[in-house]
Amino acid sequence: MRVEFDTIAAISTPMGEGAIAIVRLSGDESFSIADRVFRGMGDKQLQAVPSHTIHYGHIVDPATETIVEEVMVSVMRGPKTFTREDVIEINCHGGLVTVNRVLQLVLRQGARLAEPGEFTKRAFLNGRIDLSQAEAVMDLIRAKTDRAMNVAMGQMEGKLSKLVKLLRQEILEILAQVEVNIDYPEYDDVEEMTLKVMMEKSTYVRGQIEKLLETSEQGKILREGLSTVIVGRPNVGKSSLLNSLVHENKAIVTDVPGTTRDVIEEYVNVRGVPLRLVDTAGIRETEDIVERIGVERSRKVLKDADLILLVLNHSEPLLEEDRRLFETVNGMDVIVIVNKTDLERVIDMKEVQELSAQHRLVTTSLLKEQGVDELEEAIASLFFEGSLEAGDMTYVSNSRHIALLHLALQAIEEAIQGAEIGTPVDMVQIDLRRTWEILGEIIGDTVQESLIDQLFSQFCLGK
Ligand SMILES: Nc1nc2c(c(=O)[nH]1)N(C=O)[C@@H](CNc1ccc(C(=O)N[C@@H](CCC(=O)O)C(=O)O)cc1)CN2
Ligand SMILES: Nc1nc2c(ncn2[C@@H]2O[C@H](COP(=O)(O)OP(=O)(O)OP(=O)(O)O)[C@@H](O)[C@H]2O)c(=O)[nH]1
Ligand SMILES: [Mg+2]
Repeated sequence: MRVEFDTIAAISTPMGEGAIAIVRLSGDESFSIADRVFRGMGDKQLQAVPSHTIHYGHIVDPATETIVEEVMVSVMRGPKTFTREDVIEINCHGGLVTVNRVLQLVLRQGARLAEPGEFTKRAFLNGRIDLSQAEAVMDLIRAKTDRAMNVAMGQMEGKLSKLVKLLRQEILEILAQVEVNIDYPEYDDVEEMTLKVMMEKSTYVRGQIEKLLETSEQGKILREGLSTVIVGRPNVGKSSLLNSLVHENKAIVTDVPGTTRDVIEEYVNVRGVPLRLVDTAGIRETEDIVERIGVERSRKVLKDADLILLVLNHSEPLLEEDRRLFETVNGMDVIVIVNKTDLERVIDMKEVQELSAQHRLVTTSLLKEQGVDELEEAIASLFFEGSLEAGDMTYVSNSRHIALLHLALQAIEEAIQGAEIGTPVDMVQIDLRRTWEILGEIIGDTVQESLIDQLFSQFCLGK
């Protein structure tokens, strides 16, 4: 089924970037609107060309017939399109001014400016994708690394939806069994049978939801990047470390202590783990911060981090500053890096090992590019224990999905507890139905319209 909508238009490519910019139209009037502003070879009418073809020509202002832009126009007839509606894509030469003029022209011919996410919303409302797939489109745009992208892609292809549908099916089967029980209350073994089915299937559903939730921590990390802060005294090699992990020279490295003055932030992909890597100048000067800003502030910056890379200098003794850093990061996920192993050892490795009892410890010579592999390995294993390599799992990375899964878990647990203590099955049925409804919200089956509007408005314009 396809819902009737007006025709929308938007610039679907980044503003002011790129060599080609696309003005996209979707809706029943797309073709006729396009025909009013498009002048192709001969008298070519876009309404008459075969679907899924592209055509060279010009966009003109129909009032004056002046040429605005030289274009290629893709013509895609619904329902075999992204939105399931008739879609026109006008490929322009980029450049803000002309693209905007093309957009203004189609708006003047009757198209309405699309809201953020409205194309994808239509794909959803017209039944081409479900809600979690639509959200995955949004994640995909934001995906920072290949692996985050794979997770988003997996979701887009409906991995999560498939699993959620399966779980809902299981619940429906329990509910059906309950109905049998209600219809034939006089048979004792039906009651017994119902309880058995109920316990078995509910326990299975609970297990699956728990498993999904276990992946959510990784999912979030994949989406947002692991907030990673590099700390260490001046000149130990913090910026060198950032550069090694990024595999290019982003931060300035010199032998002058205090080189890094601004916070440098980089997204890097370490064996599939996306890091939002922060090379700070502020945290470095622990003593100064204690004096100037106070311990609290420096603690806060560190506390927000998911991972700390604490760098020490192999060729210098451990100083009070180093020890204080260990105290500050106590209880966090820390990898201790003893750098400059190419220089003669001065540092007391025994004390380092004692201080690092709770942490992973690697030695590097960033100058000689030694130890970086071990470090990357340590980062990856710390967060995935190699499990992401399995590849086939469904990761939940969307906070709305996570919240709903928590609610579903609660509901199914109540059902199981009820069954365990001998609550009448028609009472347990209520919790089961609730679980079914909550799971339905994930794929947009039982979701309210206001929520849908809010979700799609988070998209960028033109998507
Ligand atoms: N130029 C352009 N590139 C784009 C998009 C777009 O809208 N325009 N997309 C937008 O995000 C993405 C592609 N997503 C799409 C997904 C489905 C269909 C589509 O037509 N689906 C039909 C099957 C088509 C066929 O069988 O040939 C369908 O599901 O019925 C099109 C684009 C990324 N690249
Ligand atoms: N010998 C040796 N020198 C290194 C090594 N790693 C970094 N260096 C040098 O140490 C100096 C300081 O490196 P940076 O990466 O700028 O250190 P930093 O911790 O960012 O310094 P600040 O930003 O000043 O706090 C530079 O001259 C680097 O080339 C190493 O493994 N061995
Ligand atoms: Mg630096």
